[in-house]
Amino acid sequence: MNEKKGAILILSGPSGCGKSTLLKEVYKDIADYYFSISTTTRDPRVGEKDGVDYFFVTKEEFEKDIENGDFLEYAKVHDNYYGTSLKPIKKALEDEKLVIFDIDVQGHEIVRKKLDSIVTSVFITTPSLKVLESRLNSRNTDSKEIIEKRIKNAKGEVEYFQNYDYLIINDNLEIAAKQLVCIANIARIKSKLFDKSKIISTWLEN
Ligand SMILES: Nc1ncnc2c1ncn2[C@@H]1O[C@H](COP(=O)(O)OP(=O)(O)OP(=O)(O)O)[C@@H](O)[C@H]1O
Ligand SMILES: Nc1nc2c(ncn2[C@@H]2O[C@H](COP(=O)(O)O)[C@@H](O)[C@H]2O)c(=O)[nH]1
Repeated sequence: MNEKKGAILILSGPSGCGKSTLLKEVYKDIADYYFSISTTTRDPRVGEKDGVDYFFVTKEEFEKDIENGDFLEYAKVHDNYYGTSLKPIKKALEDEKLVIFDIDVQGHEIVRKKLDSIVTSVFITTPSLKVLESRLNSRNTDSKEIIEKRIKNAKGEVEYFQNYDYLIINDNLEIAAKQLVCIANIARIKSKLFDKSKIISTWLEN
């Protein structure tokens, strides 16, 4: 993959910390991005759409994709497979997009190793484990057993925050969203992904 084009922004954090909520909040303030839609073997939640939230596949289909070398990265998370298909990411990077990933700590390590020079990463968490628990419960999308598993896994996942470039404590959504927009801008600047002539002409005109 050509490392010179495009930029990557990776968001990770325990289930229920608010990654999807934050992303929905900031899309309007981020230019020219491409959100990486992952493939997963987990069952869709109520309201989730195939090809929008995830590509939902069977375990057999996922394992075939692994064999074919279709993934940039993949991992087993909370007992299901999740992976990022290589092809759309390659295209988005060639188109000089800011490619946004919502992936777990294992995926972050793999992408970091493969594409370090264009990666900016942010770990997102809640102010406490209790808040995480309460968000997972009030989201009302998962069974008691699944929530328990995710809380158990969260305790291990938070240990990885030091491997990330930035940390956002998602307490007040508005403040956390502003922090994420700043980090997205930094990701662009780091990879020189901005339209220099447009920035200068806007500056001159205003
Ligand atoms: N700052 C916040 N204050 C209060 N509630 C929040 C905040 N951010 C997110 N939430 C709520 O917390 C719940 C979990 O958020 P969300 O689904 O975005 O988490 P996630 O990190 O994407 O989880 P997963 O990894 O399981 O997909 C949702 O019900 C959401 O509305
Ligand atoms: N390594 C990867 N992790 C991924 C990918 N897509 C999502 N995820 C992570 O999985 C968990 C659980 O997600 P959920 O939607 O079931 O709640 C979460 O931490 C995501 O960040 C991927 O392609 N690769």
